[in-house]
Amino acid sequence: MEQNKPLVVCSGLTKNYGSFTALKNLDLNLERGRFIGLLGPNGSGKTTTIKLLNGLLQPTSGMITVDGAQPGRYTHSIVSYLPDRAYLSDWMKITDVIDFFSDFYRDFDRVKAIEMFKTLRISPLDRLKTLSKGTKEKVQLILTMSRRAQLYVLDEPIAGVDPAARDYILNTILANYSEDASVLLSTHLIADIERVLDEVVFLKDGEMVLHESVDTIREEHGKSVDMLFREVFAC
Ligand SMILES: Nc1ncnc2c1ncn2[C@@H]1O[C@H](COP(=O)(O)OP(=O)(O)OP(=O)(O)O)[C@@H](O)[C@H]1O
Repeated sequence: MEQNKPLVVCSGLTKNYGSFTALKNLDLNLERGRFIGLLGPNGSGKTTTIKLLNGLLQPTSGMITVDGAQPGRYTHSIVSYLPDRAYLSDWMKITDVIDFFSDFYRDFDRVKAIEMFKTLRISPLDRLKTLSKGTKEKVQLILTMSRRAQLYVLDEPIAGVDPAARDYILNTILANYSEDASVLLSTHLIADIERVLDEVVFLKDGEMVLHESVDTIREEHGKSVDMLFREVFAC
């Protein structure tokens, strides 16, 4: 771990899908110990950025590193990633997914995961296919947050869950990452997550239009992040 260097470095990061540019020349450093909101309207490039970070897509040009390494085996061992859609097989029981994560990730804290399932009254014997959409999302989030990772990358983690559960989930996220780890979270539900954010990145049509600390937004713009977002992205 290179403590003094930024955790994530994007330099001239660009992704084209055919002739369409989804991400343009992104220069962005993310530090350790920060809770970062990756915010932007539909189609602004959030998932593309997250997939590049996880090595699911290759940059067209430019580069991205996490703890000094390009996405690959090492970064997978330090980045805990929650995709924007279900990825676990429906036939699995909660006990199966816990075993799966224990086998797959050395940093997976089984005891912590079991404790969180208990708090949310999700039985270890439940099969995923019998759970509601929101409960499945909670299951995936618990698994993701039960790793002792350096970076948690959460793509729309709260969209499908009710407002009361959102609070539990945010508190779970806050309580479960260590001081020198960071969280990068994409969402449209800015008002719901604003209280936990340290800084925000606004993407618009594949370009970064703002990277600012939430304190600065409040002090210099005299606005909440939600208000600023509505202004910047007014239709
Ligand atoms: N595989 C693909 N082929 C072609 N175009 C794509 C592909 N994936 C994404 N795009 C386009 O790239 C742009 C950025 O998509 P991306 O999924 O990164 O946006 P997003 O900000 O995550 O959106 P949302 O908030 O709706 O999830 C969109 O215009 C999308 O249609």
